[in-house]
Amino acid sequence: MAVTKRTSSNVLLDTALKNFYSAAEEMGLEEGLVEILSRAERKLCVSIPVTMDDGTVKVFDGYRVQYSTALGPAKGGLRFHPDVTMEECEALAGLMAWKCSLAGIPYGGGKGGVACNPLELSPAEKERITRTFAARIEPLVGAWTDVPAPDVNTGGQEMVWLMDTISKMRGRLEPAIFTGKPISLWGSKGRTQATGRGVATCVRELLKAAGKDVKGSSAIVQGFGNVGTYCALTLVEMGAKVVAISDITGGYYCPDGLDIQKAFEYVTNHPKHLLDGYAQPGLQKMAGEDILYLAADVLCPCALEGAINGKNGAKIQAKFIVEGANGPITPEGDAALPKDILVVPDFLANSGGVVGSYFEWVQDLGGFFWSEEEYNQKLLTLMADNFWRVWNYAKEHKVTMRRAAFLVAIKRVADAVKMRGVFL
Ligand SMILES: NC(=O)C1=CN([C@@H]2O[C@H](COP(=O)(O)OP(=O)(O)OC[C@H]3O[C@@H](n4cnc5c(N)ncnc54)[C@H](OP(=O)(O)O)[C@@H]3O)[C@@H](O)[C@H]2O)C=CC1
Ligand SMILES: O=C(O)CCC(=O)C(=O)O
Repeated sequence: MAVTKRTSSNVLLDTALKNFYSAAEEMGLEEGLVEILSRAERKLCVSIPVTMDDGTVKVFDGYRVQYSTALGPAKGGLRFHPDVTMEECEALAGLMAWKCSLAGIPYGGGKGGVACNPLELSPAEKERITRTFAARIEPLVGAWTDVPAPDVNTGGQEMVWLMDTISKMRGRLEPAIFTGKPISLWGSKGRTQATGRGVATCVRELLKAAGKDVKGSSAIVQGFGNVGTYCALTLVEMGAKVVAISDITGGYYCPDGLDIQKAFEYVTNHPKHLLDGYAQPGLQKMAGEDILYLAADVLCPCALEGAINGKNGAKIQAKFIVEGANGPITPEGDAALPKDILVVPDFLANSGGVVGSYFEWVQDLGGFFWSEEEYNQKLLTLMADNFWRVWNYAKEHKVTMRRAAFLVAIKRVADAVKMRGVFL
């Protein structure tokens, strides 16, 4: 009996399914396992009624998807964005399952979010949305069941509101349910920077693998939020020149290298954390998308999914792409890229975030906290080791790094399902 393949009108979910089925076919995965692993274990849709500052009531849609818990508690971020849908959460939750598996950490995959536009919300409205969302997903979350974290437009403050709401509902402090918390409230030194540092580590190792040095190389970083800023700052620390950055306000290009520390301070102090109005000598302002087509050694798309697609893939000039965002290249984009471009896939390149979250969870469960040096040393060693594991597998099996990462990741989850038995 042949597997009936699922498809979706949501591009991200359809891509995730296609990637999964094609890797599963190549590795000869049993049909039953293909059926199990092509579906999320649990999907929760909630409505979030909120009194806005003007006294009106608005109802927002929220989601949490647990794609797999075969290897451990579901793990993955919560996104606040107008485009959040159940399908997007399912795709990203699946990606988390493969990411955690590939990283070798004891987690399954989850993802969630609220369809809202944070740029249009006051802090008080954001707090009410977050707390009501927490109350509505309360039956799912727990240190040993499902551990959410920050994603697009969420960070330490949202994690504290979530933790506080669940703790009050349960009548005890529950710090290990959410990661990405501030250091003062059971967070970990290093977690905020972890994803970007991990992306930059992959850039360094990739250049090494190609016989080049990160020192003196040039990079483009799309997206100047959590992942993009710390990726750019770390690349500069490593001696690279970041020639272009962008956010929703546009692209900022300086062929001699941007002052990333200055740009970082600028967005930190900007009321909406935007680059809008940023200036430095030699800076050229351009459309945000246009920075993708500049010449540089490495391009790090660290914004949102689908940035590189069938329409613009052929225009990329960088020699290497390291995917900081989740799903920044569509399959059509992959096919349109000039043939000699090497790509480090998202669920390897940005796994520093969830590995960093794992370290925070371990510290919360133990109630004993590490120094930043210890955290970074463990994180960056693991990132470099994982990079080389996938690089070597890809060379040995003559496949792309994306395919290699899928093959390794799916096998670990499939083995866990087989050993635990299918009737979980
Ligand atoms: N945070 C984490 O630990 C992890 C995040 N990721 C992934 O990384 C990506 C970024 O997440 P994160 O940094 O946390 O999110 P943030 O919300 O902190 O930042 C997103 C950034 O992307 C920018 N952006 C959005 N749309 C565009 C666009 N069209 N062109 C250029 N820039 C754009 C935003 O601009 P603006 O600020 O102007 O809106 C912002 O600078 C997402 O795909 C996320 O899933 C993956 C692993 C872990
Ligand atoms: O830190 C985490 O738990 C997950 C981060 C995340 O959502 C991601 O890696 O995409």
